[in-house]
Amino acid sequence: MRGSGVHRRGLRFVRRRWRVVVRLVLWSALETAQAFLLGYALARALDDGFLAGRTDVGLGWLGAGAGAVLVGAYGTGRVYAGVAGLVEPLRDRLVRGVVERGVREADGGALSGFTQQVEIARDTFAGLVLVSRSFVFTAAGALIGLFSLAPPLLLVVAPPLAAGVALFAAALRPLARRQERFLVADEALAAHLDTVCPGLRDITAGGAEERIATATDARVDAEFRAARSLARWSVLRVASLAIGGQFPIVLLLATAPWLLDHGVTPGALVGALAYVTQSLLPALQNLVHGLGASGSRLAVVLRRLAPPEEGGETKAAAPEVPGGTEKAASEAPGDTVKAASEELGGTKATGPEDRHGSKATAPSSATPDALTLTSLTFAYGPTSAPVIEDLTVRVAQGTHLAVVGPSGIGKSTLTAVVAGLLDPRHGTVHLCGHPVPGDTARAHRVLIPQEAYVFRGSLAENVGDLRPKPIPERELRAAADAVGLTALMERLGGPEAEVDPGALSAGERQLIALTRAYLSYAPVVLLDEATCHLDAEAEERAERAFVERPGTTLVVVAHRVGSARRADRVLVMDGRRVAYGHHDDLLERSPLYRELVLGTREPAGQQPLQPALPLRDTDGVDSVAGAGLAGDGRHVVAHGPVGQVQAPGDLRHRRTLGGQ
Ligand SMILES: Nc1ncnc2c1ncn2[C@@H]1O[C@H](COP(=O)(O)OP(=O)(O)OP(=O)(O)O)[C@@H](O)[C@H]1O
Repeated sequence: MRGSGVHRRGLRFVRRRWRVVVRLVLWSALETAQAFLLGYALARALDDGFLAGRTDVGLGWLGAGAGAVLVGAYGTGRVYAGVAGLVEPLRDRLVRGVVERGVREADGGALSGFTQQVEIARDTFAGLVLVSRSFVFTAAGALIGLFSLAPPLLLVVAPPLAAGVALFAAALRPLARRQERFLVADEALAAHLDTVCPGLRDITAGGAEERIATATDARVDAEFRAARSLARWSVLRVASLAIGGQFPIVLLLATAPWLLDHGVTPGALVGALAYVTQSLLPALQNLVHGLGASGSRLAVVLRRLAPPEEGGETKAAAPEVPGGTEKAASEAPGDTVKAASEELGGTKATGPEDRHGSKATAPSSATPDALTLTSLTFAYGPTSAPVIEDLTVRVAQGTHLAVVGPSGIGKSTLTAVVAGLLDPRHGTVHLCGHPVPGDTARAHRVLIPQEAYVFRGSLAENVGDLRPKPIPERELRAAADAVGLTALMERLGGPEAEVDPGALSAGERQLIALTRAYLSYAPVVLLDEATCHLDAEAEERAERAFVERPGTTLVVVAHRVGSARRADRVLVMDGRRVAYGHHDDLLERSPLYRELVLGTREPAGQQPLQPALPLRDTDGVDSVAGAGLAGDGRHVVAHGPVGQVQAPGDLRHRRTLGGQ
């Protein structure tokens, strides 16, 4: 449908310029004369001149052939001028359309991209006009020449030539479709890599490697399949060239005795070979390569540039991405930037501007929980042991939750699953009642990883990165005050100061990322050791800012004991077991938590602890965290106190690894 729209417009365009077309035809006729004389003069030079012992006549015919080349070259020069008369109006027309569209959509980036495509369209169109015109007129000259030399020559050359051209014509459409698919897949991959490559560090920091790798794989696969399919069909192009251009040479040589017996002179035979090798073969070669590659490129570009016609679309076909799920579709080229930016640390939610103005009301039964994990099991590979197994938990809105546990136990994994960056093997995750993964859930959370994402640009741009519009200065300064960014902001020269990420300390970068999260509209804030480079006081201030931020549920992968002590609830991850409750409550009933906080683990008789990262207390004294199996193999059932968050049994860990 879209293709026929472009064709219709193309025909209209050419019809309106019929005078230019007639001029082109007239100048191209000189090329026909040149093609005709090339073989004819050679044949006459041999038959009437050199073979008849009349060298002067032979030289005379050769001179005539050379003269024809000069005349033909002049004609070709005029043809180029004529082609400009056809191509430049096309370019002007496309540029007009593109500028109107750019102004209408106020999109400078799109405008420069489209202008570049206009230049491609113009060059490709010029090339197409030249090669297809050249083939028609050269073939006409050569065929007339063959007929005038001796009609049997036409019998030998014309059928394979016609068969080759017919094969090419039949393959043209499928070939163009495959070429187009390949181009689109190639561009999709390039656009994807263009977004992903500059953000590799942040992808790693955000724990999104697997997701990005899967998306990249899909695009590489799509391009590979498109290239393979194109290569298969390209064989037909080569075959048409062999049949139409090279086979006639073999036929002329093989049938030479028969031709000579049927009145064809040696000169005519040489002339026929000259027609085929010097005119027909090169013209066919140009046509096959020119139309095959440039034709489909032109079709793609014109389709993108053309304004919609009768509600028709103007976008090129989307590349095939394996496993065409909804998710894959949302990761199509146009979505790449958005998806990547969200994976790198947050969400551009589009909530009401005055979101911070309304204090959250106490949760009621009608208010969905901020976070609900139901029988959640996650493993990194299909055969790997689960990192999280059968975890069920509900966290009410407005809760400050600290997640603690030894290094490598799965805290970051849990936040990544909650953020929708990793897909669970079993079970479900809901954020504010919305299923994860999903666009709505994504709009409800912001995840700040340990390695803060800061880019070159103004401080205001950096902290406002998750907001759809620039942030009023008063609001920005208030956020900076709350999180503890003010001193850095003043030192840098205010909100409009340029930020050089390399010149900032890791802690300073974290302050910027934290302020960005604070200013986002996301009600659920996930801090995965996002304050680890701050001192205890700065960490406390930043956490307090989120706790006091209206309507916020804060989930902190705790780096220090103080962080857990301040939280409403603590989730202790301990491999096969989890514990959940208040700090004081857990000190009594969770040996691991006691060890994490106090450095002692009771009762005796447990298996040796595995080494783990220190969990520092607020006073800077390190206590060693460890993970081990309880000697009795019991699993912990959390008894969260009633209130905002939990009732007994809200958090359950029903099965244990290894069936204990
Ligand atoms: N991309 C991955 N592929 C395979 N295994 C992974 C991957 N990322 C993490 N793991 C493994 O999953 C387990 C949990 O890792 P995770 O990073 O979630 O732990 P953590 O508790 O956050 O650790 P830390 O406190 O050191 O950051 C570890 O055994 C880790 O080796």
